[in-house]
This record gives sequence, C-alpha cells and structure tokens, in this order.
Amino acid sequence: MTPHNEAQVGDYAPTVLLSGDPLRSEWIAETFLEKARCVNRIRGALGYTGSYRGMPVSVQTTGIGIPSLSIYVHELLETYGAKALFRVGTCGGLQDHVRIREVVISQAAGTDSCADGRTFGDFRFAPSPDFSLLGMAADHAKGSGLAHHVGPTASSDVFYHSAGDERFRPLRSHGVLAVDMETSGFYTLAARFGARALSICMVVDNIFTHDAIAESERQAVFRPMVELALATASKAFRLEQ
Ligand SMILES: O=P(O)(O)O[C@H]1O[C@H](CO)[C@@H](O)[C@H]1O
Ligand SMILES: O=c1cc[nH]c(=O)[nH]1
Repeated sequence: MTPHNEAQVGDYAPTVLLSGDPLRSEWIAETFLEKARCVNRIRGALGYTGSYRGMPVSVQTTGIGIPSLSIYVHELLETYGAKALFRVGTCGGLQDHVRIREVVISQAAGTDSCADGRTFGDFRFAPSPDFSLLGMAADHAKGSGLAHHVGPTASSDVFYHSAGDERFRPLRSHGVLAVDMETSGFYTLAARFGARALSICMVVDNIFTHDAIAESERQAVFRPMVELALATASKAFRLEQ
C-alpha cells in the first residue's frame, strides 16, 4: 500500500496510538486491545488494530525521531484515514519537579529540528495539540489521581549531542517540562492534515537530577500512560457518535 506499510485501506481505525518502540506497540495491543490483529510488519514497525471498550483503535510504531515518525504519521493521515492520534512515548524531565514515573501531557512543543525547512517562510510555527483532547486528558489525569504535568515540551533531533545536556538549560529556565524526539513534528503534521493530536509521555529519566527508570521496569510504568490515552480517546470517540 505504501513503501513503509503493507496494511490495506480500512485496516487502521480512525483512532491511533503511536509508540516509538515496536515492543511497546505489541505490548499495548496484547494488553489493552480486544481481537487485536497485526496489520503491518514492514521494517518491524509493528501496527495493530483491535478495539477498546467498543471503540475501534489501532496502535502504530513510529521509530525514533521526527523523520521516522513523520513517515508513519503522514501515511496514516493521507492513506489510512486516521483522525485522532495519541503519542504514548517516553521523555526526559527538564525540571526537578518533573520526576520519573510521572506523565507529561504536551501543551506545546518546540524543536531544534530542521525537518520543516522553509515551510513557514520567515515564521516559526507553534506546534500544539488538539485543545479538547488536551482538556479531556488533563481532567482525566487529575480525576484519577495520576501524577502528571501539563505544559510546554521540546523535541530534539539529537539524543547524544556534542554540547551535552547543558544545551537544555535555556529550555529549563523558560519552564519547558521535558524533552522527547517527536512531539513537535507530530503536532505539525496533524495541523497540516487537520487531524487531532495529543502527546502523552512517561518521564523515564531526568536530565538534571539524573534519576532514571531501569529498562526492566519500563513496561509496568507505561500502563497508566496508555490508560490515560485510551480513556481520552474513548471519551472523544463517544462524543462524536
Ligand atoms: O520511547 P519513544 O516513544 O521512542 O520516545 C523517546 O525515546 C526515544 C529515545 O530514547 C525517542 O524516540 C524519544 O522521543
Ligand atoms: O528523547 C528522550 C526520551 C527520553 N529521555 C530523554 O532524555 N530523551
């Protein structure tokens, strides 16, 4: 169907969860979806479709970074009819109070990426999520007692930077909560296609306090993040019926 996806048109649900890691996608499908079937295996970018409490839902692997995510999200939007997308990712905290095992809901996402080139001419676009999804997720997180933060985030093209972590200090001093590698590009693409987008990330390390979650602990700590994304998606889905 596309150079990167073997699914047929109709194989993806309008609601799609996005994970950088294919093993997280597989775990989400096995743990949360009813009647999940694998719809893409190309390059190991696993995609699944099933249902969650009566809502058709898919989960798609995006790989690492804006260039990789942009391929999968562009094709989901252009070819497969995705309408509401939720990134369920990981991030590094940039503030001392943004601790590991807490969730960051991105209210806006800056970037050091040049992936957009001259798309916006002399302007810098302000990538942001769908306002109603953001509100529903924030309300649900608060109501369920989930340790979470809502605020600005940043997406970097570079994980191992020659300038080290000091490069994040200006972001920290401007209140940016956390860094990942995709959210900014994700919000920009969703805006281009008129789709609804929200990025929810689990803090797995903190750049300044140096706390970090052990790799072995990861899947277990992701559960509340995925539950939050699915609860938000379900509410949005029901409101549209
Ligand atoms: O865990 P995922 O969703 O891949 O997200 C984060 O993890 C990767 C870096 O380790 C980057 O993709 C970053 O955005
Ligand atoms: O991009 C990321 C993701 C998790 N942790 C980080 O420090 N950076």
